[in-house]
Amino acid sequence: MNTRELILGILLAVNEEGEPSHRVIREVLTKHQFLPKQERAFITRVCEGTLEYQITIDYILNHFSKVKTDKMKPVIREILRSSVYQLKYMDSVPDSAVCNEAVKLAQKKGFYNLKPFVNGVLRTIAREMEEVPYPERSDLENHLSVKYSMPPFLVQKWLREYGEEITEKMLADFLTERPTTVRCRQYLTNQEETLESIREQGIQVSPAPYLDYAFYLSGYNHILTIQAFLEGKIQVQDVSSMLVAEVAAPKKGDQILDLCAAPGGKSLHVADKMAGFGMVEARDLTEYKVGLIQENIVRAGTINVQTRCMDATVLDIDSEDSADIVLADVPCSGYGVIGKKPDIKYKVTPSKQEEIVILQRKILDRAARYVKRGGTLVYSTCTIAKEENQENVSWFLENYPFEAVELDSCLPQELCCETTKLGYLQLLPGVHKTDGFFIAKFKRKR
Ligand SMILES: C[S@@+](CC[C@H](N)C(=O)[O-])C[C@H]1O[C@@H](n2cnc3c(N)ncnc32)[C@H](O)[C@@H]1O
Repeated sequence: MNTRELILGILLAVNEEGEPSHRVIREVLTKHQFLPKQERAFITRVCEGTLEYQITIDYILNHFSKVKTDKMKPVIREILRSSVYQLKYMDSVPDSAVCNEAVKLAQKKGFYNLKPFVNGVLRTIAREMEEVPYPERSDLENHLSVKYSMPPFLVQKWLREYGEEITEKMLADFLTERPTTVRCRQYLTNQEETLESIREQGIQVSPAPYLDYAFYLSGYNHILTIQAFLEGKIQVQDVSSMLVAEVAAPKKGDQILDLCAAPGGKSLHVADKMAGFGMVEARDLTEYKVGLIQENIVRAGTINVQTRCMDATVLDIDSEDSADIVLADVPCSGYGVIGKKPDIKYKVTPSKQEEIVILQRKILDRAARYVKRGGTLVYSTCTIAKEENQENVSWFLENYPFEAVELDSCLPQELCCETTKLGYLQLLPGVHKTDGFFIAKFKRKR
């Protein structure tokens, strides 16, 4: 199989079979480890880029093709999409090569009779692409949808919730490239030595915003080639996620329950903050997910985290009134991380949005019961949807014996604002220098 065939396979798996793109790309690259670094980078870039810009690309294709993308054969649709991505967003491949490779691949996949169609559409696009009129700005929802490749349903929702300026900042930010962010472990490691060992491997390290133990890494091939990672001295984690442990502010010896813990980022972080004391019980829904937490515990050599496979929606009577801190880092729509996982935006619907809120409230209901009197509950999501965030906070405070806890004493000064005094923080991509993320802190009153 050549590179373009692998790209086609990945796009079909994501768009036709609903597989998550990051997982399919990782599996294909692992299976084809022999591929040179440059080809691996090409596959990743074209797949991620094609998915990220799919709405814009389809708009261009539909402008030039009589057969609209939703009526095309899936193989042809994906060949055309990935080719338009290369024509519009990449300089490294000459236009003629993009067209020739697409025609060859269509033939190889048995679409001999569609060769002229593929050739004609792509060569026209290569010539006339810049002349395609986008929807007028007066039609704001469609204009932003095509310009930033975002489903109109989401653009409309954010325009309603955040207004034009913030929505456009977020849309632009989702399309920017992001470096890997890591948490440099503070417990049992020396940060300077860790950073030095990373630099010695020829990897670029720069400080990430807000926390002095957060860093950006770039210029490496695979995380598993970084010695500091293999030794558990760094964890891949966005700064927004690191803030959960800051907000939780555990004391040495606390009993902590993390109800939705896989792959274990926040569990390991709060465990480190307790410097080997206390205990974190890290739970997740399936054995597979619990295995991911276990892998991270072993890699970090952490002794104060134990795992358990458990459904957070099912009441666990034995855990009632038992925890100093409960972390509810619940499953969510994931809009805050669309920049990293672009296929999220194509999978959402208004009804899925309602279902997720019901699940979150069920988990919150159970979580509330596990907190000791005077103990802490930290609720978090990686989304920017108000119904999953602010509205869940209001619902929780109205129905449970908890009070909101101000966050200002736990957060970096730059993040303190009106809402952090009321017990919650909404981070917005493009406004803050993190993923979109939400954190709320509550204290049990009685
Ligand atoms: C946002 S992720 C958690 C990330 C994790 N806290 C970390 O920091 O690495 C949400 C997790 O919830 C888990 N989950 C989904 N439904 C669940 C349920 N009913 N019970 C427990 N965990 C669940 C998912 O498997 C997923 O791992």
